[in-house]
Amino acid sequence: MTWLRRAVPLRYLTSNRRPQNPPWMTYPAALYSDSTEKKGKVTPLQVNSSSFHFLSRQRLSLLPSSIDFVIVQETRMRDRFTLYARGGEGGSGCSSLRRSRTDRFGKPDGGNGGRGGDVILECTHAVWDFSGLQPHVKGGKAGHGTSKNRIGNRGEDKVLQVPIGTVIHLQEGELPSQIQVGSPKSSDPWDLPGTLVDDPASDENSDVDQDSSVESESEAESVASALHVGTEEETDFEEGQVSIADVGLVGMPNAGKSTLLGALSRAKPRVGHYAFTTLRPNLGNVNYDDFSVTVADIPGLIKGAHRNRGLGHNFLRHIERTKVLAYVVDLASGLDGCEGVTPWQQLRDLVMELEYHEEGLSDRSSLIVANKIDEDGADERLEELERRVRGVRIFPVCAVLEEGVDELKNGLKMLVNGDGEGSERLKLENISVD
Ligand SMILES: Nc1nc2c(ncn2[C@@H]2O[C@H](COP(=O)(O)OP(=O)(O)OP(=O)(O)O)[C@@H](O)[C@H]2O)c(=O)[nH]1
Repeated sequence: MTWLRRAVPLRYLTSNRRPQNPPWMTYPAALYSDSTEKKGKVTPLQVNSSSFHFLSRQRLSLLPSSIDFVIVQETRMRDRFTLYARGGEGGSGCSSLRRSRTDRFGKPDGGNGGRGGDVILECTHAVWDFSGLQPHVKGGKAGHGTSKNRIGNRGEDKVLQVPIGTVIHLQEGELPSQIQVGSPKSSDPWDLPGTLVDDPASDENSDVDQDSSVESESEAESVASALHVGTEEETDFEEGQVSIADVGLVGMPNAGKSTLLGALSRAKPRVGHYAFTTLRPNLGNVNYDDFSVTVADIPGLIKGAHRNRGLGHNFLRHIERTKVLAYVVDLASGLDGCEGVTPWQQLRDLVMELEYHEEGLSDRSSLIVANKIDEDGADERLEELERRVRGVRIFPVCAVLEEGVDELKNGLKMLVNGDGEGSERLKLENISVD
């Protein structure tokens, strides 16, 4: 334990203003000594901690003007601290069967429990000792999984601020699993680092945007790798690898791309009912009698992705390295008076984002997967989609129940082989929106 004497200018004590913390850092070292020698013009008042308590404001105001500083108290600086930290409890998985008119027995569709929150020590200039810390800290509890393969919410992280230069000695328990450079706040999927505000004015400031995207891309990589939890059957890929997949599943967040990859192949990517569950592409193999096709579940694209909104640059780059495209749209989006983008508008936005990112990027064999056909009102939506979009084939699918998946597999095979109709491209002029 270190004892520090705080020297505070007299004017702070005789007025109602509180001294800035920590005041002792800014004053001459001579003031920390009890010695009266070599003080120059400054004559410190000799008080100890007990006599200070009897020094009233009235007496302070009567002190001679030759006194500039007063040693007002002794402060304990906590430079050692024992912290008992525990990660939050994970949520329970859900046991659920999803039945439909065509499937009386149903298929399992219970989601996994969410991940418990972490305890994170953040080094910052804002604190200079450990006096603000609680000795026992626990990460937030995660939510339970629910039906429709929804994983539970992630537990809340507890972020503790510690001074820069803090050294951690593990006394008992497990080593911290992760050391991350950068702000821990950036691990929140809704607060992605490097995302640009969707501000029309920012187009005019394109120089600024480009600069910030360089910085954000590298940060995005580190965040993505920190967040990604791989499973045995899913594979992720890195920059620099060649020719990565035959089919790229392209769609907006929450369209059901990961669920679809799971239905098409044996991959088991993470599925969540919130946007940006997927931060790195997942790969799966679709097997046919004679050959197999690799499908990549590309993280969701949002409007403005070409300006790196929602880590768009990172995700769009993966599309460059796929042979053909399967646009996945959510038929149920915007139904029942909920907010959402119509399937034809989703398609238009996606094609535009691809083209803005790189001219000709959408100019490759494509098909459309009209997902969530099981939802109320989706049949009518499908009919309208077929009226509004021409030139490419549309496959109605319920990825959760794996309905329509066999037809889609045949369609993908034709697309990759370039057989017959399987070489159609989705063109902007063939999508009609209001
Ligand atoms: N009703 C219904 N829900 C579905 C279907 N397919 C997926 N979902 C649900 O839609 C939500 C999003 O599914 P994901 O597979 O994570 O979507 P994604 O497109 O990969 O999302 P991002 O990772 O954000 O890009 C989940 O809650 C799924 O259970 C479907 O066919 N029918």
